[in-house]
Amino acid sequence: MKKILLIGQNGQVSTYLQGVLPADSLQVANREILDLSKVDQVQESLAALAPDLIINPAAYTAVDLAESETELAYAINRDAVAEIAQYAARHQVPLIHFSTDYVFPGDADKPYKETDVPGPTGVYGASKLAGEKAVLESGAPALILRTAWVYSNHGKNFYRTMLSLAESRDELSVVADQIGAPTYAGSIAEATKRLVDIILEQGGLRKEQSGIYHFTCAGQTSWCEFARAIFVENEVTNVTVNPIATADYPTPAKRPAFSVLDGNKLKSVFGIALPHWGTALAQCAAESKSL
Ligand SMILES: NC(=O)C1=CN([C@@H]2O[C@H](COP(=O)(O)OP(=O)(O)OC[C@H]3O[C@@H](n4cnc5c(N)ncnc54)[C@H](OP(=O)(O)O)[C@@H]3O)[C@@H](O)[C@H]2O)C=CC1
Ligand SMILES: Cc1cn([C@H]2C[C@H](O)[C@@H](COP(=O)(O)OP(=O)(O)O[C@H]3O[C@@H](C)C(=O)[C@@H](O)[C@H]3O)O2)c(=O)[nH]c1=O
Ligand SMILES: [Mg+2]
Repeated sequence: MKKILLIGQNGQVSTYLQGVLPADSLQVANREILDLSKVDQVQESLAALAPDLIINPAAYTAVDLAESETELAYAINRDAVAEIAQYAARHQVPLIHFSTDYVFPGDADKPYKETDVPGPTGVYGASKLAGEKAVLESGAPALILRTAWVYSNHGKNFYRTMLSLAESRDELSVVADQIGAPTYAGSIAEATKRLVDIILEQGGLRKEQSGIYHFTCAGQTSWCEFARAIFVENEVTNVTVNPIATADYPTPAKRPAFSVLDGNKLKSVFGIALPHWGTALAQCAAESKSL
């Protein structure tokens, strides 16, 4: 039986992965078992766990706070990732690592490909890009899955923020000039499970398969239109969503204006495509009714 190590217990992607991966081969490392802010202890913890496959959806994800907690963001998103990747390289253990659309500057007018040059607008994106670089430089057999705008019925995310604001407000203002692809954590988990199955069937990851993959739901929208769609799917009718410009919603971190990712590489190498964001949103809303 192959041991799959999943890093982080309560994160959105981790929660949904725990729902689809085989429980008998899964080891979930919470912060007590593996604290990524304690970078010098990562190797030792991994050696004790002795995994056959590592999945790392753990990260410092507070985009605005990262502008002031810069050191912690880099420790978790770059330095700890470098340690994990070096372990994976030394032991030739396949690594599935997650990254973000926020590695891109956002000045494109067509979906970004894996070969496009990144250029983050804030500390979070810069720290995640540094993590990607550490994985690539380690030489580990690794998939770096760049996802975006992740939401679900668990944890902290835009979907839940909108539904909770709707309980106390009849009007919301949401930016309409940032374009991306909302991605349901359940869709990420299903596609990741298929990659895990392929890796286990193959007995590892081939060198030519290693690298960066864009990994979001299909289609594109703005945060404003996404908010409206969330309310439609959840039959919330008491709220008006007003479109505003980014300049009218000041935040510590600058976000990319356009961060749609082209998913063709994932399709051509692995035959996998995530659903359209609207289809996935309906699944998420259906799930919340059954919770
Ligand atoms: N959320 C989003 O919108 C997006 C996320 N991504 C990327 O996708 C991946 C998954 O994101 P998501 O599931 O939303 O993340 P969440 O913010 O939901 O969860 C973060 C996870 O990281 C863990 N973590 C944070 N700090 C530490 C630490 N010091 N030691 C150990 N674990 C730690 C948390 O631990 P605990 O369980 O203890 O809370 C939690 O499991 C990340 O790599 C993220 O950068 C990419 C694009 C969009
Ligand atoms: C709550 C709220 C947000 N906004 C804006 C702020 C921001 O530009 C946009 C989204 O806000 P959030 O803070 O939820 O999103 P943000 O934290 O920027 O989400 C990002 O998280 C990281 C981890 C990623 O990797 C990215 O892909 C992306 O998902 O909506 C409004 O305009 N009105 C509102 O009422
Ligand atoms: Mg946020």
